[in-house]
Amino acid sequence: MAQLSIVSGSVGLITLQNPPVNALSAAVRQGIVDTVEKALSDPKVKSVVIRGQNGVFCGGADIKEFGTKMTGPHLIPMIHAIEAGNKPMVAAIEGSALGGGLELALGCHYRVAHSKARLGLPEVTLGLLPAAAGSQRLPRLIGVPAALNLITTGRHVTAAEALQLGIVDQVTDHDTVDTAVKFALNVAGQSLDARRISTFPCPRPAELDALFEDAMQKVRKSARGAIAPVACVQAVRAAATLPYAEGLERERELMATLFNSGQARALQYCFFAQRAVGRWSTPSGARWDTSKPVPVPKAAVIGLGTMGRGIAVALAQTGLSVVAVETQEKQMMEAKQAVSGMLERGAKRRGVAPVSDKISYSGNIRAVADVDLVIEAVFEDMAVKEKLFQQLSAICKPGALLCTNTSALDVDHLASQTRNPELVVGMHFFAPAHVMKLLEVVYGRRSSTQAVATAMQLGKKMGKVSVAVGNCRGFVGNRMLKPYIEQAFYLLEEGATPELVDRALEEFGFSMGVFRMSDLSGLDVGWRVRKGDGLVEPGLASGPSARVRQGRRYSPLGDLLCEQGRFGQKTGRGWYQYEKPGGRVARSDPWLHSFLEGYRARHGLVARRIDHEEVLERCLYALINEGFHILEDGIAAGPEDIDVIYVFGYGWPRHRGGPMFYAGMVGLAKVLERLEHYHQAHPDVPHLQPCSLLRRLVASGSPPIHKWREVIRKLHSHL
Ligand SMILES: CCCCCCCC(=O)CC(=O)SCCNC(=O)CCNC(=O)[C@H](O)C(C)(C)COP(=O)(O)OP(=O)(O)OC[C@H]1O[C@@H](n2cnc3c(N)ncnc32)[C@H](O)[C@@H]1OP(=O)(O)O
Ligand SMILES: NC(=O)C1=CN([C@@H]2O[C@H](COP(=O)(O)OP(=O)(O)OC[C@H]3O[C@@H](n4cnc5c(N)ncnc54)[C@H](O)[C@@H]3O)[C@@H](O)[C@H]2O)C=CC1
Repeated sequence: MAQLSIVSGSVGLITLQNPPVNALSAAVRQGIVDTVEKALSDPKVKSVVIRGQNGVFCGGADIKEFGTKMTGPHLIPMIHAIEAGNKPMVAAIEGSALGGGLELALGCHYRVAHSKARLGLPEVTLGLLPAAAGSQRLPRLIGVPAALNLITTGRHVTAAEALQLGIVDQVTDHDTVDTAVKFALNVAGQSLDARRISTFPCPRPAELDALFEDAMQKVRKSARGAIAPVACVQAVRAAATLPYAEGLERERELMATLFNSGQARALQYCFFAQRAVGRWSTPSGARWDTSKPVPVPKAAVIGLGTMGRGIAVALAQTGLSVVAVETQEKQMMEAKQAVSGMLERGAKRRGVAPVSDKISYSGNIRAVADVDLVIEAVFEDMAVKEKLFQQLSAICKPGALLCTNTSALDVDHLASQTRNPELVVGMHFFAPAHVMKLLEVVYGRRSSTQAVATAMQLGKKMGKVSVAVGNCRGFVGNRMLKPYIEQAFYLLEEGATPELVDRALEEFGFSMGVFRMSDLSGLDVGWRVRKGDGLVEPGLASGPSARVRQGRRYSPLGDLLCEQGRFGQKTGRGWYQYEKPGGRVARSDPWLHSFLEGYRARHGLVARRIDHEEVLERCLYALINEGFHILEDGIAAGPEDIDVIYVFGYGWPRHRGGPMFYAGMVGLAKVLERLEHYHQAHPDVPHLQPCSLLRRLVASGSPPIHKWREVIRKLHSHL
């Protein structure tokens, strides 16, 4: 899996061969060991170039091997043999040099990169650290602060930045291998004493302790409980304070802890899950590899409120011509200003010119007549949307796709308002739509293969992680959110405070607890939905019936807050208080605490002590249980789809893999047992009744997550 040829008379050209990214599998490592040995012992070879096949240098260690019994040569001695060799070794970097790939290049004496190449040590994003001496060589090459930044964030740098940092010696716009071969010819025979990075002293910045303390504080704050960033800081500290060999030993120890951790497994699962959702299929037989999307050069967005503005920006930044329609004059004015601000800031961040000319505004729906695809983001009101779909069906050109950004409404019903229901799909973005990476593409009963494929392709072009899901109330993400929020309300009734619940969830790793999140998105949103569902009954002051609706336990707490005008951040009061309407810093609100006490007293509820464990079990297991129902109903194709939705759309901590992966880590039998326990204690809460798929999985011996689909398939074939 690595080949040696001789070019230009005296240059040994080693080519890594493991498509698509030349990952360092056991066979590739063996190939490198063999070809390096051959090149070093061949008198004809005076210098060596290492490159990767098909325009990619190397995507790093083969992540698929991590879960298996690893065989073959180890990376560290392999890279040391390259560095210690007495012939100049030049890495010719095209495409990517990531992780072990960059560590291999750092073992070479010189690095030549193509201008479009990307380099980085992304191990931290997989729950690891650069343990093939990357954490020890990089600080020696580029200094401690720059190495800390790269290693703790895992960010990829461009060739230009790599040159500026001193990671590469030359950048070319021409053929990288030709350039590297010329480079190798030039340096043949020169002394390599000053080129072996492991022999460099590590530059010791002044205020070393303060620098590392600061770095540690920063990563602890942003890591939300992830252990790899902390280990990365410790490894770089070893580089700065210990001789190379001892630093390497420290790197090995830290890696050993990380390598077998649940977090590393979770993060590596996320890496593959993110790619797996791209290979979507629907029950109607549509598939990612057989369905042909149609091109979408021009799109329209209807309704320029919170969501429409972000969607218009995201489409324009993707290069589409956008027609933006809004009927309220005041909203239109505000939207134009907000959109141009977003475009300017985005352009500044990306170092390109703003694309304001891509968007044309109109107050008239007829302006969408010639677009290829429409995304409506008008009020979440079925009557308003029904009317709009009837209009669109009459106005749009034949074949135009009609998409809805509804958070929960029935896509099939909207499709039934049109002449061509096969052209209707859901494109459910997340706020703010130009930033959030998730897109749920909702296929209806009659959505055509082409319509689903086109929405998925457009999402990908927009840089979104697109997940195809079936049509049901709330689709995947919001459907699972309901029991989660419901449990949080019940916990307040039983004695918890918003602070306690949020602290438990934030310590678990969520970026925001459920109450802070509700305050941010607005309590009135859920209130309106509950009103629409006939659940809100103002005036029911006390007694057990006040907390029962439609035969189930119901908590009117959220409704009571809304009746007081407490809509969250926007009104300066919600589950917390804010310094002013629109303020962002949540502070405990004594009013809320006495309101809760009064509420409990009125309803005869006795507050009890609730600990973090109960908060996590009640909120998370109820959410996970709904995830099993979603799998059972065939709304999500597999657990990976659900996990990707939660990691990218709902702030689920990536190092815990997503809710379904987490259930597997906790143990399905334990999740089942706890749900049974809580359901017994709260028989009037149907969401706590364990799903039959969960029971089935436990009965089948709790198979690993990649085997769940087999159990689900069997279940569906029996139906
Ligand atoms: C005690 C033990 C000691 C062990 C010491 C190990 C020390 C180490 O140093 C550890 C490491 O290297 S960890 C690996 C670090 N590398 C990375 O994180 C890069 C991951 N890959 C990428 O970012 C993109 O694929 C990339 C930018 C490269 C390409 O992006 P594209 O968008 O072009 O393509 P993708 O769709 O992402 O990928 C194409 C197919 O390749 C698979 N793949 C990518 N990188 C892989 C990798 N490193 N290992 C295994 N498979 C990998 C990817 O899954 C996809 O496969 P399919 O979905 O089946 O097509
Ligand atoms: N706000 C959020 O976080 C999310 C909302 N959604 C969904 O996106 C949709 C829009 O939500 P928001 O942007 O929050 O609402 P919003 O209330 O901020 O904006 C709706 C806009 O649509 C305009 N509008 C109403 N009827 C119209 C019509 N017939 N033609 C043109 N414009 C019309 C209104 O004037 C308003 O500017 C809803 O379906 C909502 O459920 C989806 C994901 C997240």
